[in-house]
Amino acid sequence: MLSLSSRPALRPAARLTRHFHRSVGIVGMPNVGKSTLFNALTRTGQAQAANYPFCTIDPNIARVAVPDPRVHALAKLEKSQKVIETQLEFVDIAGLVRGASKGEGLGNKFLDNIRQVAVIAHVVRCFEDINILHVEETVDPLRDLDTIRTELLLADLQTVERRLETLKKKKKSTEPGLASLGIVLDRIAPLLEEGVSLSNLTFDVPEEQVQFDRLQLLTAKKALYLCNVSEDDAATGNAMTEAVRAQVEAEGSVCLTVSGALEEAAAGFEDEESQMEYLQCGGLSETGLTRVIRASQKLLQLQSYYTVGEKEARAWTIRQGATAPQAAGVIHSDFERLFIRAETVSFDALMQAGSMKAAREQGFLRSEGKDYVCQDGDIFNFLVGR
Ligand SMILES: Nc1ncnc2c1ncn2[C@@H]1O[C@H](COP(=O)(O)OP(=O)(O)OP(=O)(O)O)[C@@H](O)[C@H]1O
Ligand SMILES: [Mg+2]
Repeated sequence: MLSLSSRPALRPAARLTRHFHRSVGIVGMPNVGKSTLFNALTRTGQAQAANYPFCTIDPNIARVAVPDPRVHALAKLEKSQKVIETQLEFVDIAGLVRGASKGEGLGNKFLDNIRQVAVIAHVVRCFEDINILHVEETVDPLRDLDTIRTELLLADLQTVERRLETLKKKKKSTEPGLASLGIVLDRIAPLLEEGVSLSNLTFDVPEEQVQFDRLQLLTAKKALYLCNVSEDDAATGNAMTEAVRAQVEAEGSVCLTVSGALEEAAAGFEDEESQMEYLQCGGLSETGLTRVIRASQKLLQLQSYYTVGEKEARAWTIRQGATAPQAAGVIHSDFERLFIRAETVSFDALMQAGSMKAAREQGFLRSEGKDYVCQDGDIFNFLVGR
């Protein structure tokens, strides 16, 4: 068995919350390759983000640029001096063991770290190597998945039971929201007791949905599964990845095969070209990072809009369905309140026109008000004022 006591404590979770809606937490059993993947992925991210200072906030947290050919095309078109891609935050969470919800291993501390992220990337070990210890002694990804999910379920059950207790004590309180919270807790407690994860649960009453979201339950989070395979299996996967894929895809989740070993070796090359050559030798056409980012963005239901000028071309991230003022609010929180209108053109129309000036002359630029729902790839100029 591995000793878990000497592992470094994780940083306080408070600083994660700013980017909560754009963070991916790497979760799994101890020693399955989480840190290897985290390091490799965020290092290839560093090479890709040549024009953006790589931001390591902590060894356990890193931001990587979201690869985006559109922002580069815009910069080329308008001869912008700088390109700024949008970023996604990765958090390397320490290993979870059986009994974590009861304090085993580093216990609840990990679970709290997981609470802070928007997407859980479950790493499951799908490589054999007698030199690499497994805390359960054998390599069995389905068993590992079951262990992790059980711990997340038990942690949620504890949260719900605690909240039900507090609610009982506040029986006579007129505090707003308590009635909705009660309805939510009564609905989810039996589900958790039956071992049902809450990932597909929604509430028709908006106030109940708000209360449910506030609980930040672990099994309600979007999840994707990363099967960590040996370098040889990077392109093809293996029987273990197939078993994991069959199980998680049946639940409607996304499963990717990545090789920590291959990604780590590729990340060892300084430049992107050599990284790609190495990956191609392993039968891959893109980095694991690109695939993980794409899957995460999709799960998070995010989309991009752009601002472009002589100084910089920049990509911004918003939720699908965001309005123009909400998009402006991403640049500066005051802009949402001070929004007057937006001048906008789609990426395709701008490319067709050949420049902002030409787009304006040809009437491609539209003026949109407060109710405009942003489309993926909009280029914006916001008019704000008091
Ligand atoms: N795809 C792979 N093939 C072979 N070995 C791998 C692979 N991925 C990771 N390893 C090896 O497995 C060991 C454990 O990796 P790592 O430290 O990344 O695990 P971890 O999940 O972060 O562990 P912990 O929970 O202890 O933080 C390392 O020796 C690493 O080199
Ligand atoms: Mg680790």
